[in-house]
Amino acid sequence: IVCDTAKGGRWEKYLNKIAKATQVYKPCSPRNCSCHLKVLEDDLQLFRGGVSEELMGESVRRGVGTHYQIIDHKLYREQNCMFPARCSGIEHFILEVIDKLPDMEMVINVRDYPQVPDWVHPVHPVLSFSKTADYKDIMYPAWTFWEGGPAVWPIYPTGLGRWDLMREDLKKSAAQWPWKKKEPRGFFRGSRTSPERDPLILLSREAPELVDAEYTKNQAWKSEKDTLGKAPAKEIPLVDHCRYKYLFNFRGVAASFRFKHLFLCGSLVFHVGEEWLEFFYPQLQPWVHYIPVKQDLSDLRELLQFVKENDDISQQVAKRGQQFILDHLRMEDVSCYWEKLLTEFGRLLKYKLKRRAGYSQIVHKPTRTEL
Ligand SMILES: O=c1ccn([C@@H]2O[C@H](COP(=O)(O)OP(=O)(O)O[C@H]3O[C@H](CO)[C@@H](O)[C@H](O)[C@H]3O)[C@@H](O)[C@H]2O)c(=O)[nH]1
Repeated sequence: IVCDTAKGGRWEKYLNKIAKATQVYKPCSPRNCSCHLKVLEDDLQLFRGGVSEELMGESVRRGVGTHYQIIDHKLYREQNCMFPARCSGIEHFILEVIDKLPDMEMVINVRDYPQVPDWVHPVHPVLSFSKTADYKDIMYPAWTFWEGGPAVWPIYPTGLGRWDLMREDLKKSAAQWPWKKKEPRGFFRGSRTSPERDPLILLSREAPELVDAEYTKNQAWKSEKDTLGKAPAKEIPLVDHCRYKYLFNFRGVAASFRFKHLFLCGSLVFHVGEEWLEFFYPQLQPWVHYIPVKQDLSDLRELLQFVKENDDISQQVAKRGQQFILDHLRMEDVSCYWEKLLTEFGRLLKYKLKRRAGYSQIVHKPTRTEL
């Protein structure tokens, strides 16, 4: 990276971070979702001695997730699923690869929040879509890659899903909004699932020329208190986020599904806080693929100024982020991760599986497009 010396002085700190991070970054191979496999290895590390029948039995008894069994390439589930659309989103991926899977069973948490804090022993094997370093859950690709994501009225009335179709829509929108045409402002729309988002909304009220950020309603909305003292804003579909140069991602209850979408706009992603993860986050690197922002947003004004004054370098970061998601978070990478995860996890079970009574067999449901 060649930096202009006049600007170099003021922005050296950030320019160096970008230069260093891009220098050490090793792009990974797009073959067989190998890019993400280190995450799987790390998550399963704790169980490398094997999972006993008692330990699994306790995971099931704790009721922190939905219990699934795979026997003779058939999928069975306990009757209850707290969020049927989420279970359905997960089952889509399991059924895709079921012919390759061994007999096995697992507990899949379909709540937002992880369930295995690291201070509780023994550590129970539970699959969750998101966690922080304080949790020992095993991460799986969230249901929303297929279906069961948050229903946002009127833009996603049946719930955010179908990552395959979303990718195509976002690619089209990115083509309509090339870097030079994008408005050089920050943009955020979403609900107040975490007050960590408040400083951005407040900055937008104070300096709308820098950021356009507003709270929308979610299903839990009761009063204007839930939108920080103002009426809820109109919902804006993710494809329409592409007209802005700088897009914000925050944790919500756990990680937010929006992260992956933002990159495909070809806009520069500002990722606030590093704590909350999904399975593909660790391969995305700060300063290489996105701009990291402190959780309290104390460095945000400065960062916005930096990216505006270093437009070409910012565009390069945006491009690398976009390319990463295009190359390494395809639907086939998601399916591949599911397959590897279940195959590896299945190998850890040290006992002969017994089919539980009263469970239903889950069969492939045709999608709307297949009907
Ligand atoms: O005007 C809007 C409002 C929302 N969204 C999208 O809708 C989704 C939901 O947004 P938001 O209401 O802000 O919820 P999040 O905090 O992103 O997600 C919550 O909901 C998820 C699943 O229900 C959980 O997994 C998260 O942890 C939880 O924080 C996100 O992808 C947004 O990008 C838009 O595209 N435009």
